[in-house]
Amino acid sequence: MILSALSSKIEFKILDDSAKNLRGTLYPIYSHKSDRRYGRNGNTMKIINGFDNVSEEFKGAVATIGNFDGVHLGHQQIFRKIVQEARQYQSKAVVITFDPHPKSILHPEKRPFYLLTTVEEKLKLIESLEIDAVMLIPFSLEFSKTTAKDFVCGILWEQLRIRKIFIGHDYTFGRGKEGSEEFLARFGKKLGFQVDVTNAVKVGEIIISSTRIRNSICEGDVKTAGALLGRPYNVKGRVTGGYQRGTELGFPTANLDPEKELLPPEGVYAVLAERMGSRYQGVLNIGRNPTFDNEKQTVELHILDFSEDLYGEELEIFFVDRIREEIRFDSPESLANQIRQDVAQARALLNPLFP
Ligand SMILES: Cc1cc2nc3c(=O)[nH]c(=O)nc-3n(C[C@H](O)[C@H](O)[C@H](O)COP(=O)(O)O)c2cc1C
Ligand SMILES: Nc1ncnc2c1ncn2[C@@H]1O[C@H](COP(=O)(O)OP(=O)(O)O)[C@@H](O)[C@H]1O
Repeated sequence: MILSALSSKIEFKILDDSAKNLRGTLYPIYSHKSDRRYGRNGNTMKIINGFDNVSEEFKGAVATIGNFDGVHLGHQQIFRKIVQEARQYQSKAVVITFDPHPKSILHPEKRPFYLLTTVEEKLKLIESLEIDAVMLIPFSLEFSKTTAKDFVCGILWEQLRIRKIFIGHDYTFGRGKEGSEEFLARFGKKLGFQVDVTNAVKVGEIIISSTRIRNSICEGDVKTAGALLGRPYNVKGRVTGGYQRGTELGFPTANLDPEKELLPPEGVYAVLAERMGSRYQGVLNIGRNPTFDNEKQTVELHILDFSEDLYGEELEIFFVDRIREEIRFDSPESLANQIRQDVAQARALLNPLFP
């Protein structure tokens, strides 16, 4: 199964099968024109900032708790479960999550720790999965001292009066990570809520996790990252000026200033670019242009079959596959020849997936 699952065609079929009704809304890329109206029937997801004074409408919630960086296929499965369960009992599906990411507060020495999704992206993705509310808890050193018991009694029970909580197979919470499946089950029995643990979701033989996806991206394996995320890894960036050589080469490039720090390693990639609601195929180079001895690393996008001015615009890049390493060429002509081949390869990779 693994090879077929990771082959590019089937990889997106996985998304089709597991998230049929999400096409077009899971992420803008799946509709040609992006549809940024999220939520059901015009109802938008509510953000509960902090954990005090939760309004009556969310009492009796079916909830889940986690960091959910990336909102990958494993997270999506938990979200689908809570939505299904909440609809069945006419209660609300609530996701409890933290900002900033606890690791960045608890282990700042382990920097660089780069996230797959910004908090805005995370909220948008969660909303597209029809969740009713996100409780966004500001994570601080002080909050990290909350005991698992206080968390369960004060937030899950007093504030949300949960009907049921779903957690992932390896989730722990509260001071010293004492909050576990057993811990929740014990309190659930006492207080009157149920606990459900979702087994590890796999793609082929790979157990999906945010760490695994981050590692794939760092290795340049954006294809596996996409298979585990359920969509290609994305980065937004504003177009800045370069050295004005691209047009001369026959391949003008939009130099991007990426919003996120997590980028694949230097090299050439087949990408999609979204600009003002429309999607384009492209080739993207991350590197130092050794042919021209640049010092600074640049991220440059050449959009196929396109010739408008992009300066100052914001583009969103979706990394679909890696093509090759960046290399030094003897002349601009040989570089241009290679880029021509890169473009052909990108078309062959992208056409079947995103015609
Ligand atoms: C698809 C693609 C592949 C590239 N590959 C290389 C490469 O292997 N080696 C290199 O020196 N530059 C490479 N470049 C970068 C070009 O040198 C660069 O686009 C050109 O110098 C224009 O730079 P400018 O936009 O700053 O003017 C590549 C660019 C693109 C779009
Ligand atoms: N197909 C295209 N892909 C990317 N940028 C393009 C394309 N066509 C035109 N452009 C425009 O050309 C500019 C890049 O030209 P280029 O000669 O490479 O100069 P720069 O050094 O500023 O990147 C881009 O910023 C964009 O405004």
